[in-house]
Amino acid sequence: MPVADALSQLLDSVKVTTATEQVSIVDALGRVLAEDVCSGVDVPPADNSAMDGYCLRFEDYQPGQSMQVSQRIPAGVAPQPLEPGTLARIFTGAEVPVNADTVIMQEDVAADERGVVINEAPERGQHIRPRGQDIGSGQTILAKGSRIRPQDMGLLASVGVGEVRVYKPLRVAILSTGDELVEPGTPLQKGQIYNSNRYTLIGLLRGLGLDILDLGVVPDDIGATEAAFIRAASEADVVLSSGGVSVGEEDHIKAVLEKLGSLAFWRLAIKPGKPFTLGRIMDIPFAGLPGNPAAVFVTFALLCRPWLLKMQGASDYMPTEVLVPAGFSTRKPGGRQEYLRARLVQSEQGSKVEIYPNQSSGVLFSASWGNGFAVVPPGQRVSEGDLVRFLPYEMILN
Ligand SMILES: Nc1nc2c(c(=O)[nH]1)N[C@H]1C(S)=C(S)[C@@H](COP(=O)(O)OP(=O)(O)OC[C@H]3O[C@@H](n4cnc5c(N)ncnc54)[C@H](O)[C@@H]3O)O[C@H]1N2
Ligand code: MOO
Repeated sequence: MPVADALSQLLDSVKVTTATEQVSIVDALGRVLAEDVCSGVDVPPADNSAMDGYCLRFEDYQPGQSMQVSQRIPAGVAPQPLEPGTLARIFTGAEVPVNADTVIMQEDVAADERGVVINEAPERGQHIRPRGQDIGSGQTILAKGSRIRPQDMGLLASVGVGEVRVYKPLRVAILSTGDELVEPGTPLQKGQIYNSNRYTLIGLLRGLGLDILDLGVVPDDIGATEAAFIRAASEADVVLSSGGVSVGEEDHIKAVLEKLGSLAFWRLAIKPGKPFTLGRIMDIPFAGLPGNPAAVFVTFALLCRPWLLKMQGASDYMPTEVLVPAGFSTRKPGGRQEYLRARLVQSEQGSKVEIYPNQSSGVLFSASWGNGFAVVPPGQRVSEGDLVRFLPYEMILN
């Protein structure tokens, strides 16, 4: 199955979460809005000065004529209406008084014995930030489904909103299958390797702001897999596993899935990650990621991330690629869409994409070395200088 078809099937299968909660904007980073947020105020709430200087009514300006300063308006003070024919001393952010419509920078005036002389002819309305120029009252500032970013936290605060309604984070169960796995911090016995997928998945899920139910390592045993699946599906909203989805006798995921739920698809034209498996355990959505560490990283980023974000209520979950000249060539076209671990580098001649020399799906270092994926569609070859699709990690790690 082509990657695009798998992705549509994954996304079509999604039932968006409904549970919501009210959180302070301080805790809203990365959360998905469960309703539109409208502003109840104008920002700024009144015309204010963009400069430190003097304000006046434009008609009162006479070249070379000295004007009296009738009031002083610092930011935070409610001004009096401006006396006709006079200036008011005003500071950046201070409210422009009634009758004034123009601000002069203090650099453009000189003091004399009677007051202040304007040396530069002003334009009507200059250096005034009009009421509502940023946001108007009633305007939707953030739509339902937005994932809140730092600037959105500031934007919410700017209209006086201190709390927002967001979806409760999905609880995602993760399990690592494999008798060979041991945890970092313990010495390795013969035949063992360290469990890395567990930590890659924890990091990826945290990046998306999801809750994790970490069920640790499940031995390559059908009974143990079944028990772990039952617990995962009873306690979580989604279940992810790594390993055990290939064709060996020790790969039990598919059999248990078919017993406890259903298999939607298995085997995609993606490299790495061919045996990626989608299904349901007791009606809970399940994705079985292949055991190879680079395949976990790629299939999570490309398939699980949009799937989980859509489930979480987010409206923008598809990453954007860029086209960049290749600084590498590939030998023969493949039958699967390939996600080469790559990095975008800047040189005198412009930017280009390099790839890590060993693209084996067991080489996790390739993912840490780089800063994105170079995407090569099935049946295509890349020659140095060709434009290739590049997917920066920034697009997929949160
Ligand atoms: N005869 C065939 N063999 C394989 C095929 C195939 O089509 N025919 N596909 C290969 C591909 S492609 C992949 S990908 C792997 C996927 O296999 P599994 O998902 O069943 O994964 P495992 O066999 O359990 O493990 C694969 C590999 O990854 C290591 N691993 C597993 N879990 C972890 C972990 N948590 N941390 C670190 N490393 C892990 C494991 O030791 C194996 O080396 O199947 C190919 N075989
Ligand atoms: O497709 Mo597998 O994921 O080569 O390693």
